[in-house]
Amino acid sequence: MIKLSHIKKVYDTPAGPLPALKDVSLTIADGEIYGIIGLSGAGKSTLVRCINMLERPTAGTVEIDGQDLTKLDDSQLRKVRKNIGMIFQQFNLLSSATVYDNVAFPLKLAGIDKKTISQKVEPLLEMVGLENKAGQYPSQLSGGQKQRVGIARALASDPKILLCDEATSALDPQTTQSILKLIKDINKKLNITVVIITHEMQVIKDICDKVAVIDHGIIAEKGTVIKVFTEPQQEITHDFISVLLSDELPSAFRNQPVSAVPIEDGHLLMRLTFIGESADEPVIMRLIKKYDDIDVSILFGDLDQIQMVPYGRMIIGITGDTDKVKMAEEWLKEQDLKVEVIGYVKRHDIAAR
Ligand SMILES: Nc1ncnc2c1ncn2[C@@H]1O[C@H](COP(=O)(O)OP(=O)(O)OP(=O)(O)O)[C@@H](O)[C@H]1O
Repeated sequence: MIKLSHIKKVYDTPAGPLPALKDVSLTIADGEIYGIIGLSGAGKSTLVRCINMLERPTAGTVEIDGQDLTKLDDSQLRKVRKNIGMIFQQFNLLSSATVYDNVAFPLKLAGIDKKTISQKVEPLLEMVGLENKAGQYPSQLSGGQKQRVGIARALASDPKILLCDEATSALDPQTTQSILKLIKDINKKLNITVVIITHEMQVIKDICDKVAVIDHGIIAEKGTVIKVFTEPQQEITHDFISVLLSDELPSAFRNQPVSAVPIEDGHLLMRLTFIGESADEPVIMRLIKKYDDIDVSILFGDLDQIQMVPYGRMIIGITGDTDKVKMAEEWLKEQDLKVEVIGYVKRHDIAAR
């Protein structure tokens, strides 16, 4: 388990002290894939570098399996760091060394003999799908292949923890997917705890179990990905999520005044979110059957999955007798789904008359 308690990190800069982390506490369980998301400058890199003590926190403790790393001297830290692999956005490979030698590098440094090194490196290259590239140099590889070398090198010392510092930020979306899949496979196969820092919610959504949102050096929000995704509490979390979710009103209603009370020819617009089992429930069908004198239009619909949990979103518009529309709204709120009332809005074409 990784336990960060009340971490502070203040950098000394020519302009004066710069507090990059202000009282950050985080617990990451063994085998978890934990995402840390934040804007540029929020403190993500500083935080992840505090986990392996590449940055020493100004205050607070960093415990790994109960051992407080802030109490260790440099030689003790070197030993502990063997349990923590790290991969980087820019891969950090040795350009003059082959793929094989890059992966073997930490083992050579540790004084391990050639035969043992080859027994270790060959299966690792196979695991990352580079068994045919052992003799090539980094300049001959694609970005995704370079990151595969980085991953194999990070795994060479059998770490229990893998830290990923914007590991996919330099890659195209398709390559990102394949690297994330590799990281997930490694997490499952080797039961390695993975900490991923990113500024992309898609990365969090694709592979993380839990997420912490970091903002100006503090944890703004944290929890399971499904919970944070479906019930974001902070504006910044909303912003990250909205990049992925089309949250705009359908064009027929966009930029129209929204009324909290019924208006003539107004549609009651609602955002519905279905999570888990309820995503398969024909709630709209039941609504239409129950209130057959209202009109329900589905203006937007999307079905997705987060961590294998079905997750559906819909925007509907209801028109009809004011009381009946109100009753339908109340009925929907009693169902097993999240209902967000947008308000009463006229379609453009009706409003223009
Ligand atoms: N070595 C350093 N010396 C001085 N200030 C630093 C140092 N490293 C980071 N900072 C400052 O600390 C703050 C947090 O930086 P950090 O790199 O941790 O953020 P980040 O969220 O990883 O951002 P990015 O995504 O841009 O890398 C920033 O204001 C940054 O300028």
